[in-house]
Amino acid sequence: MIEVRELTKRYGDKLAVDGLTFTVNPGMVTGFLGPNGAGKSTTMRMLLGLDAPTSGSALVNGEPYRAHTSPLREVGALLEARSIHPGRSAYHHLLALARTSGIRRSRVDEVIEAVGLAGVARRRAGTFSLGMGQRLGIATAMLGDPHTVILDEPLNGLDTDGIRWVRALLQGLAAEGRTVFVSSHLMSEMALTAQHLVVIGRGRLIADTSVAELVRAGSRSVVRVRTTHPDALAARLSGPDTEVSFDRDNTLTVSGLTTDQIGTAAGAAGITLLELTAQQASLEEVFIDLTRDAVEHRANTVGATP
Ligand SMILES: Nc1ncnc2c1ncn2[C@@H]1O[C@H](COP(=O)(O)OP(=O)(O)OP(=O)(O)O)[C@@H](O)[C@H]1O
Repeated sequence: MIEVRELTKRYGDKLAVDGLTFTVNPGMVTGFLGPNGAGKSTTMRMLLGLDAPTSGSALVNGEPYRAHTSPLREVGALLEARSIHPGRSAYHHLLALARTSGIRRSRVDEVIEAVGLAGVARRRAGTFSLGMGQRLGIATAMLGDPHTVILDEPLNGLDTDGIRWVRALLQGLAAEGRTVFVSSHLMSEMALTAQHLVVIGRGRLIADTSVAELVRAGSRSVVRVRTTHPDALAARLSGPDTEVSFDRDNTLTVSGLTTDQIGTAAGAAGITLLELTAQQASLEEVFIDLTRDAVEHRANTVGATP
């Protein structure tokens, strides 16, 4: 379990993490989402004892990371900036870590096999592609067979097969009862991998919710209507809670009314409908809506409101 309480990190004038409080439970994959610069990596670094909080606490399995006597067995981590010696082979990198942490040698072969690097394990890590490097990072995280896994952007640089493989791996680890906390800036990727989401923006908590609930709460339904008489239909549909916009090809986008209401209104006015489609906002749109005010650098937006 991961418990973050009022966690704050300030770098000079910059408040990178601002009073974050959330809990990550075992037995499911929890996605950690936010636009670039939201504070995800900083939060993860504090969880792993690589950065000290300005205030607040970040506990893993009840203790700060550094208080654990064998941290590799407690928490496995993959951080974006890898610290693998480029001249060292994957095998020797893992072996050195295993030795210093009292992990049996045979575990090194097990994790190499598990991440699909058996064929290249003796090659220098410096020659690895981004995807191979990610796999080595995941092998490193799994080395101590930890209760909790913290991965920063593990899907970066992976091809479709690699992404599917990481998803299955994370879901498998969660099904074994482990705590799995994974960051990403892509909602669509996370929605397929995680059951729960913690969303942050500008260092602050925006949502702490199940994927299903987020979709339900955030989705605004709009109806696309194509008709022979868009102006006449728009006039018929206008009302205090209705918004109608004109698109190309005699198409209207209507919010605030159901397909039944629109069809009935058109029928009563003798207006022919050529298409009537209810549309749900995609998860990506929900995410963009949620974090709209929290994006640091958005094109065309100077000084987004905090
Ligand atoms: N060592 C540092 N010194 C000063 N500012 C920092 C430092 N580390 C991070 N920041 C700033 O803190 C904010 C949060 O950065 P962080 O890397 O945690 O975000 P992130 O959500 O992981 O973003 P990304 O998806 O781009 O990796 C950013 O504005 C970043 O510039």
